[in-house]
Amino acid sequence: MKKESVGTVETKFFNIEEDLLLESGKTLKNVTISYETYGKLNKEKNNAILVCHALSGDAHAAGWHENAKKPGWWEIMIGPGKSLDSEKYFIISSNVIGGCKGSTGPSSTNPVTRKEYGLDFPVVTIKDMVTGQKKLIEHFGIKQLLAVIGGSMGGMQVLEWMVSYPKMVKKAIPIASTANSSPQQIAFNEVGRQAIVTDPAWKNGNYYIGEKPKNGLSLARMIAHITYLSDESMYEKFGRNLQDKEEFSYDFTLDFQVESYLHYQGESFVKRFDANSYLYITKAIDYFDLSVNGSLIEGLKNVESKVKIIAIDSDWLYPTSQSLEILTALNANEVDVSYSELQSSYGHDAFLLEDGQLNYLIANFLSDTRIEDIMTEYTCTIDKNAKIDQAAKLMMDKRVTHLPVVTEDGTLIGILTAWDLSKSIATGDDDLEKIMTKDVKTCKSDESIETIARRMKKYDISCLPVVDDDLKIKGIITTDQISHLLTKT
Ligand SMILES: CC(=O)SCCNC(=O)CCNC(=O)[C@H](O)C(C)(C)COP(=O)(O)OP(=O)(O)OC[C@H]1O[C@@H](n2cnc3c(N)ncnc32)[C@H](O)[C@@H]1OP(=O)(O)O
Ligand SMILES: N[C@@H](CCO)C(=O)O
Repeated sequence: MKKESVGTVETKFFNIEEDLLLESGKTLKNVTISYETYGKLNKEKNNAILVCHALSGDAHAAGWHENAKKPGWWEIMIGPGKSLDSEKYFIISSNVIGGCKGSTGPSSTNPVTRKEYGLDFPVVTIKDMVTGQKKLIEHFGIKQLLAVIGGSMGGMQVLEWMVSYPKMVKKAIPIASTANSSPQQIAFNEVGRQAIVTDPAWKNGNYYIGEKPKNGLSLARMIAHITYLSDESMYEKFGRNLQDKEEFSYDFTLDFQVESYLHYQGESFVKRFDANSYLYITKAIDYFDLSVNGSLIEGLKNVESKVKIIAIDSDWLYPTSQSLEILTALNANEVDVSYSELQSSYGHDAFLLEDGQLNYLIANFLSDTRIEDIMTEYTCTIDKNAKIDQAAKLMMDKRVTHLPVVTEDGTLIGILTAWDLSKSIATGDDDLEKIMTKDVKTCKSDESIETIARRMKKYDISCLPVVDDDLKIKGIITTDQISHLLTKT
């Protein structure tokens, strides 16, 4: 299918009426959340997907703003024919509280002083960001999100959603993230914050009139940007090549391409980001820790979502080990979880670049149909004491070729097929319990189509009763239903 863009989009604004109680115990008044949506919310309101952005992201995840030179930061993932298909889903992307791209943050106007908050803005956490997002989701009247997805700090928001609002998240996709920031991650963020607060132009956060701490913010970005790349990708991009010169200048101007690149990234970052927001957002990242009494198993015990964890093999900022720790804890809680690793040389920022692998993984996870989605719920069964002619009549009336055989309390004990009926006529045997198949192959409603198709092929059967843990019939699935699904998609 052709992959397209959602086209021209505009950022909208949602004002939270009530005061927001923050994790710190402080409250935030007049909170605004900037957001964008792509696609249409269906009438059941069950096709909504929330996209959560990383450190320097914003609500503009896809499409084009008027006269923009670049599309939204996740244009590779969102749009018709892409995994976050705006023709199937209603995709919502918002700017986090504490940010500087339309949602309330330190550069917003403090309603009390009518000046920018600066450091009067209360420290916010990932949980506070998610609390604000929940108000936006409720504003749309959405009771359960089909999925919540995000990379890096966005992945932290996904995990926070899973823990804080387990019934509101059907599927969760944390990418290149962690359940708690490591000392190394905190260390890098502190160096970045020190670059800002030691910039004389920072003026304790009161710089909104006059010169801004652009040198400090640029340096913070340069340091952080190195962690978003990999040694391999930097060799590929720059090697030891010089920038616009044939030999070393033997001074402290820029010699190497990599130096020039980092300065460029720092300078372009300053044009789009606020230094105080950088302090608040990196602080929220550092504070993030879902473990309870040091146990992540305990911290993730209420998760009800179906989870796809994605990590990046070359990511040394959020190494695969942190994703595997989440996988282990979710498995220990018997959560329906799977794990995939992007093979990429890009490093951490691969979640912004590896469109082929990401679209494949996410499209399959979102469209992954379960038995409960296609099984026939009403199933006619036959009592084990019934006569053969009753079974034959029921099959004719209901136009079925398989009859689960049950006891008085509805427990499955066998299955009677049209073939069994032919055998009973040939042998003259009319005892149902004798001619039925006793070793019944069954399945559960939350199993995947692929698993069931393999089971049916293995045993060469065309129908499986769907049962619960007590062998009570929940429905029935046939090869016809599966082949119809495959031809339909
Ligand atoms: C998910 C989130 O919330 S993140 C949200 C948004 N965040 C960002 O966009 C992060 C900032 N951007 C980036 O990290 C990167 O641009 C990515 C990951 C988005 C894209 O990576 P790439 O396509 O590989 O771009 P790359 O990192 O190489 O940067 C290319 C830029 O560097 C410039 N550049 C490359 N080499 C040099 C050099 N030697 N000297 C100066 N500039 C250079 C290019 O001209 C290009 O400029 P442009 O961005 O104005 O077009
Ligand atoms: N480079 C991205 C990801 C950081 O985790 C950003 O700036 O937000």
